[in-house]
Amino acid sequence: MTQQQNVLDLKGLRVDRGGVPVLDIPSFSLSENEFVSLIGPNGAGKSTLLLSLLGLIKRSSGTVSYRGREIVNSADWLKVRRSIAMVLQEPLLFDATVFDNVASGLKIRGMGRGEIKSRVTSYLERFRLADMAQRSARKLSGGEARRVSLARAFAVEPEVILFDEPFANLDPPTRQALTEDMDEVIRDRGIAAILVTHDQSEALRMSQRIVVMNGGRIVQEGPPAGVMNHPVNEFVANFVGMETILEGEVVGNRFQQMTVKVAGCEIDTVGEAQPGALVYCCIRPENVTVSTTTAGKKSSARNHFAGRVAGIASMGPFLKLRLDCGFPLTAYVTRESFAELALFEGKEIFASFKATSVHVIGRRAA
Ligand SMILES: Nc1ncnc2c1ncn2[C@@H]1O[C@H](COP(=O)(O)OP(=O)(O)OP(=O)(O)O)[C@@H](O)[C@H]1O
Repeated sequence: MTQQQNVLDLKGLRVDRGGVPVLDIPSFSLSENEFVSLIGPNGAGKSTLLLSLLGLIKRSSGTVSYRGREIVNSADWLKVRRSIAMVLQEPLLFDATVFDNVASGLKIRGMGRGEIKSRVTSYLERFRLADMAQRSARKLSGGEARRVSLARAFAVEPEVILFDEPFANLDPPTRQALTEDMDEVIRDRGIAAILVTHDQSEALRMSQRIVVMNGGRIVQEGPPAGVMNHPVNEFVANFVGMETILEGEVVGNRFQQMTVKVAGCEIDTVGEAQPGALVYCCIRPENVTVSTTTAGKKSSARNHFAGRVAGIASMGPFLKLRLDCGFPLTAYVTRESFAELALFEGKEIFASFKATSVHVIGRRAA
């Protein structure tokens, strides 16, 4: 396997805003073809990190390198910014036609008219804007304006693209359609990307790595399922929610009754993905039933697995059980059920959950 080169590297970064330290990141890298999501509460420093990667904010200390070469002066930054595009929550379109907006980055780069026409036409088509080319960008809906801003960013064919909540405040179907179109172009062209998002399913679906930020620091980073299932501290656990997230592959689909293979086990779910599709199965702990007999098999739950209690944590009125069923599963039980079932660490149990309680999300290959 060939080693992926780092496109961006950041070392010892500190940023102060209004005299207050807001970012302290010892190291952060983005490699070729990688898609990273940055998540964290308001004010965590996500946008400041993106601005730092573009040299658009003053650093108190630290270095940024592009393809292994440190960016030292403004001429270097200008050059690097030609390879990096940024899409903001606010589309910030010019008072011109859709075509001219999408062409703007190419004109700045001194591209010839003929080439601009064919490049813009192709990106207008990719982002389903072909019939709006001559419309004024000021007369677009919010969703259409976001499409134009995406087409404009991708038209320069960047090596890296930074997204700062580009789909915030859009209705779910529009958001879904836009992320799908964007994802297709990113994969096709092998662009490295960083997405700031408050939508965790979006982060799961799109990224190979999730970076969780809080108070200007990176508190955890890693493959999505790792971060979601093994939070390093209480802050991450509370922030990412506490669902079980399992990596799987669809192995069967009959009338939307979908079977997903997870760590050698088959989980019944519902959905439209076809065999071969890579997915995450997300299961909320309150939807998992624990019993000590196989009686649960007579219920309407489609999924039954034998396992054992691997860990117990107190959560106020109830207990959180970590179960090992050949794959990890988290369940909540009341203190009463815990006593009735005489549970203890190591005890063999049966875990059940319904096919309809599994939330299936598509995923990228690692
Ligand atoms: N223009 C500014 N002047 C001074 N401080 C700022 C400025 N912009 C942001 N900050 C501060 O910098 C810190 C990081 O803000 P940043 O916008 O990077 O966070 P974020 O994680 O992107 O938040 P959000 O999710 O709300 O967009 C916050 O404490 C914020 O108050």
